[in-house]
Amino acid sequence: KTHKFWETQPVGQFKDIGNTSLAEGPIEQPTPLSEVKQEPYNLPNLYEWITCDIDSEEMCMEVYKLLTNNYVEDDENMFRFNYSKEFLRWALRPPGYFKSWHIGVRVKSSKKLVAFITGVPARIRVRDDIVTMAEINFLCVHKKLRSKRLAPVMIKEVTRRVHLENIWQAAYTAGVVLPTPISTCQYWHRSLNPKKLIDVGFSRLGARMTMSRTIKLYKLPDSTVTPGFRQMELHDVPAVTRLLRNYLSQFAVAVDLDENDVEHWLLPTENVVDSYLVESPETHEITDFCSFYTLPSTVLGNQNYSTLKAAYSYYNVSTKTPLLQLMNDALIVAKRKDYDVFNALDVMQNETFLKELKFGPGDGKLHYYLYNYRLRNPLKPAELGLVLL
Ligand SMILES: CCCCCCCCCCCCCC(=O)CSCCNC(=O)CCNC(=O)[C@H](O)C(C)(C)COP(=O)(O)OP(=O)(O)OC[C@H]1O[C@@H](n2cnc3c(N)ncnc32)[C@H](O)[C@@H]1OP(=O)(O)O
Ligand SMILES: CCOC(=O)c1cnc2ccc(OC)cc2c1SCCC#N
Repeated sequence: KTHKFWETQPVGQFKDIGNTSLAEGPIEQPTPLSEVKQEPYNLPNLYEWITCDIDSEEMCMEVYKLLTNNYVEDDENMFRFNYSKEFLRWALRPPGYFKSWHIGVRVKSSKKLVAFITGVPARIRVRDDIVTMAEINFLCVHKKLRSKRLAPVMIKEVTRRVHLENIWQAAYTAGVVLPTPISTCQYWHRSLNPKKLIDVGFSRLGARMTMSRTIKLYKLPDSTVTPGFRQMELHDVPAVTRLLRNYLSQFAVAVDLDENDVEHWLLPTENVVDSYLVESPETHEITDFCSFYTLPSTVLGNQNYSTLKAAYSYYNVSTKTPLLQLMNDALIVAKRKDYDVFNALDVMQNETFLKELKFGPGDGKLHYYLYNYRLRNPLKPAELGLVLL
């Protein structure tokens, strides 16, 4: 497969795989800001750039509708991600964010939003190197404008705007294989509402299994089992930050979170992110942490259901409570909050609990990428301490 666009980009190239003479680290050096292209890239004549003010209810609604109808679907077109407006505001406005990195393309005549791409700043540690990067996400071209090479222009434009802020690296994930993944992870799914997952066609009744036997197999207790298990609150931010920074230091690539980041990304936000911790009843020390984010999906082509309520494992730390027990409490909470499925990647230490907690492997892969940063060898998923939304 040729990659006419990606072969022009400072990313690991397939032809370089195994070439251990190439140093790890930035591929290209920063250019002086005066040499960064000052004006936006050219779009085809009918279209114009728009910087999307996600604070504006109207603009946020337009972005929400574009993504709801044109964003990622699974290979069998069973589901399409349905990020909520409050989720988009959370995902796109972390500490230090740039409105200029929320980039839309609209039709000049109708003003219709037809494409979108975003970046948010994040400090990411790669081995011993802490690098401020752009996390790129929500790349979307309207279904009617596909295969017109619009994506490369969107990517060059977000790159240009990131360069203008003197940032030269990026991180992104995709279900498609591009030059060149730094790691390839697997999704795992824990059924919470097996009847619904069978009805929408995601799961099938096991051989020699009745529906009632299947419901019983996935049944969970009504209440959590860990003493001191409670929702995270604002005053927990310093302790959770310490816990997370220490835990994430073991991974080759990981997000570098300070207290401001923790407050934004991990303080519970209704219908967006849930986080729980274990406060020792004796010492009041915060010993463990677990979190998941809420990303519903539209169910495509099913008479009985239109939406799937999915929880996605986010960052989890166990220092006293066994991770297995901590995550089982997360499942119990998710079930109680009426989620249909709890999803997790095999990153960090997740593979230590997946099978035992009755997660099943998905058929989708998630490839992790760095832009303008070479790793000599791909990482195992267990070496990754980074979850992108
Ligand atoms: C220093 C800062 C740097 C910042 C930037 C860093 C890099 C950030 C990179 C972005 C990270 C995004 C992360 C993210 O958002 C999470 S991955 C989700 C991406 N979005 C979707 O899948 C939504 C549904 N699909 C679409 O909207 C379109 O199919 C898209 C827009 C995906 C492609 O539109 P299209 O109409 O189908 O295709 P053309 O316009 O004709 O263009 C074809 C070219 O695009 C390459 N392509 C296809 N899918 C890609 C993908 N997911 N990443 C990167 N490249 C992708 C493809 O390989 C080909 O290049 P090649 O010929 O070289 O192979
Ligand atoms: C029931 C298990 O599958 C999903 O939860 C799900 C939901 N919506 C999607 C929308 C687009 C999509 O495109 C890859 C996949 C899904 C998936 S499976 C991969 C995500 C996870 N875990």
